[in-house]
Amino acid sequence: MSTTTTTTTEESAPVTLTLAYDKGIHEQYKYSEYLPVYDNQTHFPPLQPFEFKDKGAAADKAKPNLLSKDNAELKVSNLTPVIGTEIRGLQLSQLHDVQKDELALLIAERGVVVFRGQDFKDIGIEKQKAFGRYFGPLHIHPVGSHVKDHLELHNIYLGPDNEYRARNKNNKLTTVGYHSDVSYEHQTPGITILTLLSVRPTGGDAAWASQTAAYERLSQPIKTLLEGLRAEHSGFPQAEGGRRDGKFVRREPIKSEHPIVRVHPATGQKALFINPGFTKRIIGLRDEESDALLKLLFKHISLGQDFQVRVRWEEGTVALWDNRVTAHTAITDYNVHNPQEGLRHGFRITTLADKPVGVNGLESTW
Ligand SMILES: O=C(O)CCC(=O)C(=O)O
Ligand SMILES: [Fe+2]
Repeated sequence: MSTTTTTTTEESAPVTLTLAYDKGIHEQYKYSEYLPVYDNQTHFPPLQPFEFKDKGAAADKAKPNLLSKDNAELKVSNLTPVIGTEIRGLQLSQLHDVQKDELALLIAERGVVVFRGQDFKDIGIEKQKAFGRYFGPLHIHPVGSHVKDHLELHNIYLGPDNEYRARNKNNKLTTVGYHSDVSYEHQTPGITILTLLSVRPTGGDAAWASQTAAYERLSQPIKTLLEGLRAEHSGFPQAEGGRRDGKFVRREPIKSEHPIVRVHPATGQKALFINPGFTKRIIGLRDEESDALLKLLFKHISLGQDFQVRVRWEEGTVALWDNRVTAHTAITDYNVHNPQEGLRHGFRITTLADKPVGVNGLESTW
């Protein structure tokens, strides 16, 4: 069931919102103000270029402020040798700027950093947005549901009343779909912050793959070939899928041609920057060549358990990852038709970063 309501924002006339959930199911829910709605009216112009300075670029590699020896509560553990760090005993909400800079570098180095026991979900929407904005301008998703009056908070929710995302995968053998968030943008996301407000007793983990390690494993001839190439990333299928499902597309889809090997501005590390979610073809190759090479690389990324990490959500978990050096996937191994088993709901804040730069300064085009 969906109902509609109206709201007034400072700049605009009342807009129609479609509630994407059944009020009856979630009436008692503590985070009901975060439940998904669709603004069916506000249309955004294309994103404009902006100067980006990576917060991690000037940070101290030893991270003496973030990982201070004076913090007796602090527990830092590597989830795998290659990717993923878990931190307990430190509140994201309390970090000062120098600590945030070191965190940006840590996320770039480790791909994903998982903070446990966080009060972040309870600090209020304005502070949550301000935290994200420290790292870069906040992305507004062109299609997805969001939090009422806050389009920058992309909703993470698959329920009986918001099934269109799950339905896209209905005819697939698996729900696993590695991607880098909205990689079709001209200046693609850097850090994404995913906060779950309600977690299930089991099910709904997420996984990340290190694109730095995925690149590193390739043979030198393939590395050299890929370093000279760009690939097309497209937002069109996502927008068309949304329209097909009756969703409002709030910004017209675009494509970008990004270097296949991307150099991270803070670490200088090379990473594969293609993903099965949004990358469509390799520029300059024949169709069969492009298909074969992308198939090889997508298989490599998706099957490389030895450079992946799977994270179980706990009450109070916040995960932060760098989309420039990782691909990630939700793992929808639960029955989205039965919220009685437990609600999985949260929000994503996505910060935009640099226009990708490849090896020898290879630039993105569009
Ligand atoms: O729900 C999840 O675990 C991840 C969903 C996702 O891909 C995202 O938030 O970017
Ligand atoms: Fe994602």
